[in-house]
Amino acid sequence: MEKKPLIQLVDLVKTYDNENVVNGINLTIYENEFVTLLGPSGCGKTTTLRMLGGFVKPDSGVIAIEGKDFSEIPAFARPINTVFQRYALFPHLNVINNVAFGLHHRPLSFLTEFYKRRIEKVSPDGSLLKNKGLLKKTIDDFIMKDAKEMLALVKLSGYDTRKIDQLSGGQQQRVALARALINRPKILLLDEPLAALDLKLRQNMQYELKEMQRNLGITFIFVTHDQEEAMTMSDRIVVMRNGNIEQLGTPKSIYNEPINQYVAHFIGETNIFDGEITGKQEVTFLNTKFKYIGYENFKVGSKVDVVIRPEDWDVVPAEKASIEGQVTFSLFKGVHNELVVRAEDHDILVNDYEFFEVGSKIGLKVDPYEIHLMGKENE
Ligand SMILES: Nc1ncnc2c1ncn2[C@@H]1O[C@H](COP(=O)(O)OP(=O)(O)OP(=O)(O)O)[C@@H](O)[C@H]1O
Repeated sequence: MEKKPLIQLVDLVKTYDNENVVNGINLTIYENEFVTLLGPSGCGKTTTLRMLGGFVKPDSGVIAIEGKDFSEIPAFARPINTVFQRYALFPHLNVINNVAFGLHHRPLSFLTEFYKRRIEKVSPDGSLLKNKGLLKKTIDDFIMKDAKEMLALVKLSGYDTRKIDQLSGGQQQRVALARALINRPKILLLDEPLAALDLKLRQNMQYELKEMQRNLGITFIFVTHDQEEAMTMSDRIVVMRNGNIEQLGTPKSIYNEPINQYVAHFIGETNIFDGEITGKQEVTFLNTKFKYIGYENFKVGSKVDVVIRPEDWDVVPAEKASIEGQVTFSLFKGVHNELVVRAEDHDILVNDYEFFEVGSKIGLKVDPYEIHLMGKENE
């Protein structure tokens, strides 16, 4: 199925105090995509999201949705809802009224259009439209029915009359989600919505959010500085740096083929060594020649950064090893063991299923496919 572009950001710029915090971003997001803006604090993720939501006005550039320019259109008139880190629920309202609040406060003309099809269904001859009192009551019933449905969707059925302060952080976050989803937005923006939750709950919510997004067919744009969160949920990740897009791709491509040290470090623990191309499909690092297989076209003599993920090292007997070293740190982590191996004056991070005592001498090997090279000029 061909992907349809939903959102286009074109040369988007935001300046604060003469500094471009968003520096001319170009980005296309497709229908039903889960896209994450990932980067350290201050890189411009939230500002980008706020411009998209209509809460911050760009200095220049275009925000188009389904091909229409929305740059000047106010937040409430965009087909977008936002879930913030601080959920901003109304403490004086119970759960169901929090969910229904947004729709309850829309004018009748808006709601008549919003529920057009359902009104036609209950009143095919249009008579309901002429009885304002009954129309209002019917729409109120629709809203409450939808609110209940949304609570079921976020697994809070039966919590209708609970007060907000009688809910856990995770439950409050679910109410915030339900409150956004009842508006049937095409696009849901989520600004670090899981940051306040503890690890276990956060991981559960990650799976649930992803599932919800898939089932509802809504485009989710998620902001986080947590790379693991980005990896778990996203169809594509936008790695940002100083107001620019540093790299854009699937979690797998960003993890396996980072374009430079910034991305490689940001996307999880890794080894980066200085290397030099010393032959056809041969790279030398750690004073050792390694075969590599890659599409990159580096000339012999080129200096490169060599990336090897800790899990891509194999611990092997000395006669099969490319390099030998001594374990200087060893941590049992349940599924695997984290080792630091000192070899050729470098510390090599290695993850292995087997446990080795500090002081053990071990051999290491790496599959030529697992060696990823980055040009130094990308820095
Ligand atoms: N209203 C504002 N006035 C002045 N500077 C601002 C304003 N909003 C954001 N900034 C600055 O713009 C830069 C980018 O901020 P932004 O919130 O987009 O970053 P971020 O990547 O989302 O970071 P975080 O994860 O900390 O929210 C920061 O240096 C911030 O201080």
